[in-house]
Amino acid sequence: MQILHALDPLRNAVNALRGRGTVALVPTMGALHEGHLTLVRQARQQAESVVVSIFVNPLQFGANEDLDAYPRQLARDSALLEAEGVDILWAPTVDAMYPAGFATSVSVAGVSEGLCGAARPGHFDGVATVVCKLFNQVLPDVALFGEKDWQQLAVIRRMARDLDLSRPCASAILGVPTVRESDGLAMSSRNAYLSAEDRARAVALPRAMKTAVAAIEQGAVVAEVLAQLREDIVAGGFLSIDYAELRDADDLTALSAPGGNPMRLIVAARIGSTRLIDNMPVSPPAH
Ligand SMILES: Nc1ncnc2c1ncn2[C@@H]1O[C@H](COP(=O)(O)OP(=O)(O)OP(=O)(O)O)[C@@H](O)[C@H]1O
Ligand SMILES: CC(C)(CO)[C@@H](O)C(=O)[O-]
Ligand code: BAL
Repeated sequence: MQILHALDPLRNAVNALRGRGTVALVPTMGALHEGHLTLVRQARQQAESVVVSIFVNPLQFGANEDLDAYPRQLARDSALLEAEGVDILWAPTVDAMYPAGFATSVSVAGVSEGLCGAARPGHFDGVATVVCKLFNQVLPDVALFGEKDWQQLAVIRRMARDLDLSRPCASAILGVPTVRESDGLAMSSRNAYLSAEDRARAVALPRAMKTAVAAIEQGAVVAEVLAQLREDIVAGGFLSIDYAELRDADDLTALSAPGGNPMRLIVAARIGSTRLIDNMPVSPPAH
């Protein structure tokens, strides 16, 4: 596995891989866990070569967020990726990604607004900008993202369509189902921030969500289900809820009743000083 920190060597190395066939990209911020490694394994099934990027992107962190505290574990991460047979680890420096004078931003209206976009102003501009750059740097045939970050996936799909990004085209952006701990908590690098007590309590989030999904699928009134969901999450030990909503799975419009299209229950809540997100698919009631 080649570990590269600057753009020219990255481009040369990817060109050499392209001579051997298709290339998949898995963008990450590092501190890898089984969720990331599942993306990497799926990437290996999609293409002959795999590039993983690790970049803690300053543009997507707000002034009072955890940019400095975000775990950075490049030596450990690179050993894990080497063992998975990854071809290139692209770990640009902040200067390589944003050279002096950098002045461009990619902003996706609509799907970026509300939910995490409201709770983290500017976050999705930062995500769209860096992912657009990563696509242009690597020119992958396919790129893989986790469904855990459902809104992020919708933003990236919209951006790829709108900007005619030829590689990967929107249909070659693959979402990978959320990988969970054995108790149901979605794996996340930020779970490492949780105290032992909060880690034990955090299971209340997926549990309450599963109950809410079942209630909606059985025809319960959505507003009542969401109110109960909020109560259950707070009773489980969460301090506050940023949002708990039923949304159209694709364009993320808010739903007060189930429609015919795929739906998603989507939640962000704070436990201790940690903000956790999760989402689950919801089927229309059977009747
Ligand atoms: N549990 C998971 N299952 C599937 N994919 C995941 C999971 N966690 C993260 N991913 C995906 O891995 C990619 C890189 O995510 P990132 O490095 O931000 O990790 P993270 O665990 O989501 O970190 P954070 O704590 O910052 O949310 C994203 O596409 C993300 O959706
Ligand atoms: C897609 C991403 C790598 C962009 O920085 C990040 O938002 C993440 O890890 O989900
Ligand atoms: N996993 C999404 C990246 C972020 O929270 O900044």
